[in-house]
Amino acid sequence: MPDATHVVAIDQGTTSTRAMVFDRRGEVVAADQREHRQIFPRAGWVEHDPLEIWRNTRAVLGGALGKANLNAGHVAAVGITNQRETTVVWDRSTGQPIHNAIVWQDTRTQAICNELAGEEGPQRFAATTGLPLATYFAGPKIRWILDHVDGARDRAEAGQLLAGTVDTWLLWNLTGGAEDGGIHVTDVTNASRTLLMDLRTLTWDAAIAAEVGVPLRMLPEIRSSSEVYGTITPGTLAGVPVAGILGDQQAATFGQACLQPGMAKNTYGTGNFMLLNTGEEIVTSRHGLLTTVCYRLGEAKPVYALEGSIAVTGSLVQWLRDNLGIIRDAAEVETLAGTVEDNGGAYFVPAFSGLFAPHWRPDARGALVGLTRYVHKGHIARAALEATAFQTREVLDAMSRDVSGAGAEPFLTELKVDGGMVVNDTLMQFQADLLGVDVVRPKVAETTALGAAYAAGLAVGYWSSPSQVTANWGEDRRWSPRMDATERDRLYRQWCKAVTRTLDWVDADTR
Ligand SMILES: Nc1ncnc2c1ncn2[C@@H]1O[C@H](COP(=O)(O)OP(=O)(O)O)[C@@H](O)[C@H]1O
Ligand SMILES: O=P(O)(O)OC[C@H](O)CO
Repeated sequence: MPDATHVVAIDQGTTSTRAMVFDRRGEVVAADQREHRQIFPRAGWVEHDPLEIWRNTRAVLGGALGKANLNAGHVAAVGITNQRETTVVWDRSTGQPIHNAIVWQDTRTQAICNELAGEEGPQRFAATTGLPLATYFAGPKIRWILDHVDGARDRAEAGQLLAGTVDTWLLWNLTGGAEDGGIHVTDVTNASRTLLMDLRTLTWDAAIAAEVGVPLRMLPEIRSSSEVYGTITPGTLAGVPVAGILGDQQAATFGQACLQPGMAKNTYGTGNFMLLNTGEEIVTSRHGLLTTVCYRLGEAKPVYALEGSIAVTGSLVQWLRDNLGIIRDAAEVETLAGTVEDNGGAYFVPAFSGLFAPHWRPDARGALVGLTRYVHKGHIARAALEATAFQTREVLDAMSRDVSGAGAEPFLTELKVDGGMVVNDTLMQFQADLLGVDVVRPKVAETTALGAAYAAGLAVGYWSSPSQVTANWGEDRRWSPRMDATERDRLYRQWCKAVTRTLDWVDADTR
């Protein structure tokens, strides 16, 4: 496309869908965003409506293009980035999902995971997939849908049903869906979150898929993160190639220009996700981190990452707003936390989906501990913000031990951050204090969408080399540690004690 001046990214996140238009310098020209419903049918269950997500995707694409005053002819390529693990199963001939999407935070597959773990334990498939058997991942979610929707398993085995993560669902619809031969493809980063992919061969592992109970024929083809997958058929962007797909945390890693081994970023959204680029090496964690594919550009060798995934960070702020009503919007948590000097002795461990990295304890549930009559809502707001920083410290400690050995100091001299929570100055300062390293926010905070835009733009020659990603990265703000080491250690020690209070909560008959 000779006149193509821009690249568009679709960022389909846990709480909202965004479309962003980028120029060659990697700057945002226009954006549009829509939230979708969070559906909580029971304690521990979280669903999204895949059709609502598809409608919102079309709407924000039209919205962003309109705001930028561009049309399809101006767009060199579209990249997709998405909330990972969230699973959709749909009928290939009607395009209708047979169940709501089961979201990554959902814990309903615990019994399936326990059964699969058997006597070997949750690490049973870890050597192949890089992942522990946990409710977080997509494979057992597909199995649950096939077990619970009437006739689904037979239809899946007969080739009538398709499965995929959200990237796959959107790509299939963008490229024609049921009516026009939608393309059924995923990328290596999303596939590496299913518990079904072999990290070395980058193919589905037939034996594991059979054990988990997922027919191979319903799974998408696994491709690289940066190549032309197909062309958009309906709507505003008809004719434009979709040329990049990355799970959102991998996209943020790419957008933050963490392109060399040893570089890491931490994203603060619904949950928190720290990824460390380990290059071509598949590093196995001994301290509760995941091994995942970071990206693969076309035919190049895949790049891997170690990941510390935290289920609940920004969603705790939403919970204060929606479930307790002590703030009216997310930004107000900072104002409320600012009414107190410190946490007043209160620690909030938001184990709403059990605890993810580095604990992987599905039996944990949330706890607010250290309460006295002194504690008021200001302290609770403060404790909620601190919870994000404490959980990040746990993950960075695990990463430091994996990289440098036991008792290691943080292996990073600074941490690149992004995501919806990094506008919160109180949190960022406390984070730097608690880690003892600088925390750095880039000029383009929309690193997730940017990473997907780069993957797509590189595939079609809009950008010529990943070095342009590095050249475009610029620092916006830096927070340096101010707290003395004794206070840092005291706070963290109390936090670790608070975590122990959440464990062993769920029994077989807990509702
Ligand atoms: N000023 C703020 N302080 C703390 N948390 C915030 C603030 N603004 C937004 N958030 C939190 O950030 C999250 C949204 O971040 P975002 O990166 O858009 O999430 P996602 O990609 O997971 O949908 C929400 O959970 C919200 O509660
Ligand atoms: O949608 P986000 O930004 O909360 O990211 C969710 C993660 O991809 C879940 O693994």
